[in-house]
Amino acid sequence: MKVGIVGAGMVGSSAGYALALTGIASEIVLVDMHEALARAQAEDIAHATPFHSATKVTAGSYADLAGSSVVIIAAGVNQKPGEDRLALLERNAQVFKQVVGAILAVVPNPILLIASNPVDIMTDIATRISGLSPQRVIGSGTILDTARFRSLLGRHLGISSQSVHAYVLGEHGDSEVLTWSNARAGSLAVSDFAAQTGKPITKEIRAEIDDNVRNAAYRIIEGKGSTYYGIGAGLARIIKAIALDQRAVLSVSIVTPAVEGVEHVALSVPRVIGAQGVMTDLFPELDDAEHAALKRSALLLKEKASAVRL
Ligand SMILES: NC(=O)C1=CN([C@@H]2O[C@H](COP(=O)(O)OP(=O)(O)OC[C@H]3O[C@@H](n4cnc5c(N)ncnc54)[C@H](O)[C@@H]3O)[C@@H](O)[C@H]2O)C=CC1
Ligand SMILES: CC(=O)C(=O)O
Repeated sequence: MKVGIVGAGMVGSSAGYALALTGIASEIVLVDMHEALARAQAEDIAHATPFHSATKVTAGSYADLAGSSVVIIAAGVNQKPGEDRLALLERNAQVFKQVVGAILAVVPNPILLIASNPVDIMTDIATRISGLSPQRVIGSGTILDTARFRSLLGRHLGISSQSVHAYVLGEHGDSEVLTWSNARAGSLAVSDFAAQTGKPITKEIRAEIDDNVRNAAYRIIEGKGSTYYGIGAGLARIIKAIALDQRAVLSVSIVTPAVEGVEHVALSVPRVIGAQGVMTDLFPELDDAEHAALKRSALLLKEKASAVRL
């Protein structure tokens, strides 16, 4: 499978690096308005492949995206310390007006994988501009927040994060919803697992995990300017599900017919992902507080997305 990446900054290059190490893509092409940056990133990533894979990694122009099955869009501005994701909307909407059309001119029916923030609204915008079916315009959404949640729960419980099944829903952003009520460790509810293993999830632990998930990006940006390894691995994971037609359940964002009564809104719920993109949307059982929080998140995103004129 050939994969294009538009935006060869920290997120785009990290996705390229993570993907190149898996060996799943036969070819990766990096495109950026700063051509020298794209060339340098491609060369650097290519030097990692002899250790792990046969993926060909190059830089090019939009024309070189021809034949890509998936194109990641990680172009645009990122957050400065203290800035929230929604503050990027106007600037990145302008970027998408150029980039989405330029991709489609060469690759008429790609799966677009959106990373630029605010990712849910950028997914809505990319869906509207491209005219592609929503199942083929996938925002990374809360795949990263879900990974953060699982990582912290696994650490608290003393088990592998891969044995934790817990999802963050809604916005990839401040209104996101950690769904504690259906979180499981192995086949047990996390509260039962915690009680049996003597690692209770007290109110304080729960608040600490919530804060660490919700505010992870702010802390990392404060410390090193931007976040990229986590999302790079998350984007590679989504591409693996597509390339291998895995029908994997991942929390990603697409324009969804209705969520908590809010129509045509892009946000994350768990979804089945295979070769053609999103196959099925899943709506987990939630408690009343989670339903209400998801509705608030959906309303916020709908309002912000509706205000963007294209
Ligand atoms: N979805 C998620 O979970 C995450 C999303 N992000 C978002 O990803 C985006 C990229 O972040 P970084 O890579 O850290 O930023 P960066 O500044 O390192 O890279 C952005 C790249 O986009 C390029 N670019 C800008 N306008 C362009 C255009 N019109 N055409 C082609 N290339 C263009 C720039 O030249 C730059 O190389 C940001 O919006 C950031 O907020 C970051 C981390 C996680
Ligand atoms: C920057 C960002 O969206 C994140 O790390 O969650």
